Amino acid sequence: SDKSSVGDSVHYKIIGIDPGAGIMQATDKALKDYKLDDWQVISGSSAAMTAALKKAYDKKDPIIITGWNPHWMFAKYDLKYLKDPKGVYGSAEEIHTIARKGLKEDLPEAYKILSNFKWNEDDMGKVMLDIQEGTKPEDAAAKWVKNNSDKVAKWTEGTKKVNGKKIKLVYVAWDSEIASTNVIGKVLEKQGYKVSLTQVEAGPMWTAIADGSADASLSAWLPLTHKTYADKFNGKFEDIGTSITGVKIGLVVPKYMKIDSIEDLKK
Ligand SMILES: C[SH](C)CC(=O)O
Repeated sequence: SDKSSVGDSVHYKIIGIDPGAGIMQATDKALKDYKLDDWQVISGSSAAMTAALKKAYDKKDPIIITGWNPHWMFAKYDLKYLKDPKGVYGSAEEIHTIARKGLKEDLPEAYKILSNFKWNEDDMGKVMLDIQEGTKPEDAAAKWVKNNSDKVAKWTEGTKKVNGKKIKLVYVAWDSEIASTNVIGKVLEKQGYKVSLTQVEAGPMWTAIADGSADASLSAWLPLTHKTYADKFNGKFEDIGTSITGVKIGLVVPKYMKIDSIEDLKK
């Protein structure tokens, strides 16, 4: 049946993203737990993964990727998550804001704004889609901030302006975090901070917060996706807020593929 050929049809390869991402660790575990011995997950980057998706989708070729919500690809393509009966990818996850120890004392206004930051999949989707269609991240962020001054006012409520204090945010180049980090960067700039946004891999992101070389990050996926990092740096960072809930990671395929579960990948 065509199910047995699904491995052949994608050369037993799952197209992943940066090697340090939690979804890559989860996929390594999935290959073991579902006994997908002949399969491998190809690491690269989020951008390379979406380029491979476009190439396959335009030709209606089979492809299996590591996917997550929120992501613009679900607005652009007809995609579905493969069922995960063993629960390797967890259920609803949240994106947390983490800060270095001492941020509250050093930059109290920024600390308050960062811990107040909260938005939803629709908000983030608008920024991600603008960026995907070619707008520079900082311009897409500025546009969203301008169009959503009511939401921004809730985040900055009760905070005073600052004059030129420096703040360093680290993030990982996942479309969701490019959007959130640029939006918060704009908000902090309007507050008077001199903001630097530094793009790093997931491991160095957690390390920078733990060693205090960066001030905060909006890229912490918890409780499961980044559990290994949160455990490794337990006590060395502060979890100061949840910016979005009900997010999700898993294996994603175009709906034109007949498979529905990770179990279907077995020979
Ligand atoms: C790819 S998700 C945005 C986060 C992660 O898997 O580490």
